[in-house]
Amino acid sequence: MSAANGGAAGGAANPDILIRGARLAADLTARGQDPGAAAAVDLRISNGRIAERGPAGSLAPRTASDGGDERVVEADGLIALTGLVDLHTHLREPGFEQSETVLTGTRAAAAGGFTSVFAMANTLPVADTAGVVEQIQALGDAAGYATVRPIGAVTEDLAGERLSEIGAMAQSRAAVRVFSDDGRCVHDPLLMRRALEYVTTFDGVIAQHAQDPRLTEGAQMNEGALSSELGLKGWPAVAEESIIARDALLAEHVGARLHICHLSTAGSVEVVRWAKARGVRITAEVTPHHLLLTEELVRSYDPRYKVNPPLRRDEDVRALRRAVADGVIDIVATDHAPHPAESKECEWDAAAFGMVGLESALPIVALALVSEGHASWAEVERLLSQTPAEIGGLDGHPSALEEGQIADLVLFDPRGSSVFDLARLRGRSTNSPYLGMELPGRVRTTIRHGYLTVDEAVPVEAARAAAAARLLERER
Ligand SMILES: NC(=O)N[C@@H](CC(=O)O)C(=O)O
Ligand SMILES: [Zn+2]
Ligand SMILES: [Zn+2]
Repeated sequence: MSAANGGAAGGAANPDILIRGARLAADLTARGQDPGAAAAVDLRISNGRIAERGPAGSLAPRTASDGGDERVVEADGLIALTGLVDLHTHLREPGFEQSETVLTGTRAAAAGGFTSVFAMANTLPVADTAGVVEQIQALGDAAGYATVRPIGAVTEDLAGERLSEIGAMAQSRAAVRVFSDDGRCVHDPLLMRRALEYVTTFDGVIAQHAQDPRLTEGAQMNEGALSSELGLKGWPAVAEESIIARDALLAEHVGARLHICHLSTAGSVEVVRWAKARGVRITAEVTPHHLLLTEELVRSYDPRYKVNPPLRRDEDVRALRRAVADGVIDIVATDHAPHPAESKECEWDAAAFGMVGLESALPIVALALVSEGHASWAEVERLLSQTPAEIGGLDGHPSALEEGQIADLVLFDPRGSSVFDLARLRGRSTNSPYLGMELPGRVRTTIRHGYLTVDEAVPVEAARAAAAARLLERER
């Protein structure tokens, strides 16, 4: 009996997993390439790590008579990516548990193929102290569906007046590395400068929600011909672009790392391109919805399409896709923003801003980027897993699906399409803009730290995820 299976016989360890015949995203480096072009591989997972990797058919399943307790996952036709990492998730707990909890939000994350999420700070109380960020992290550990890394608020209570206890959050057990007032812009340039200076001392990063508040007072949708036609107050592109330009210059001045949340305009792409050419330490994210949907949807006055920043013009969508393709945009992040029915099933003006996005992220990326030839699967792995992990300082994230690495991975089936329906949503809120749409592909299996969180496209029961996580913790 091997050491890896020693506990299995007694039923005390997580079973080993044998994945047979998957294609590695990392091997699919050409855009427009058929996934079948890569050689298929077998992966054996044991004790939270990838124990063996070999050509398809080379790893034999272990039977009970070998002392094995091994789960076989047939992955022919599936693409294996390192577990997805969302740098921008709203988990809503503490304070807004009617919208989402850490447990339901991470279950939605697992359903989408995510193994780690960074939880935004706009909770109640706000995640602006060591106590709150440690609480959020502990809730994530207890749920077991994903690694939860709290994001700390930049300013106390997101009020934009005084810096929060950034140092204490960085030194806490939650080891916060990303700070953001997301939902609000850090508008005061002096506070922004101080925050940027502060995080350089521990290689942290400020994630800015770039929205000039004065230019967007009362705004309801993108500013342009359509907002005039619909009689809704417009949200000009310059409100986003001017803040990005200012903060790029501030980051350059103090030598700090700056990350821009949810870029949404063609002009923002040009500002980031210019900043990168100057050598500014700037990274940028785009959401799946800004890569696919346009302001035309607002004609329906359906609040599912109300989001911050607003859906923009077709030209913007095309510029954002090109910016992903040419590397100006570094990552895709969901900005999963759950809201209860009463905040969404109402008139446009009264509705909350935000869309859920964890469960749909990979199908939308397949549609907007892969099938349009803007990204290879290897690039998708960088956009949704490797680069967000680097930006957020995520320890232990596998750099590749290789022997010895932590087994955080997702198996995605790129074949076929299906109607995205309510059953696909695994969080507490249903404010998805994709309900009823035919979307390509499907997440089949998600494995976190060597145990299944999603099996046959269905998240495992919460109690099972929690028990698997606890077992692994004990083994270590
Ligand atoms: N994106 C949204 O429309 N809403 C987010 C806030 C934010 O990301 O700015 C929320 O917290 O609901
Ligand atoms: Zn935001
Ligand atoms: Zn957000």
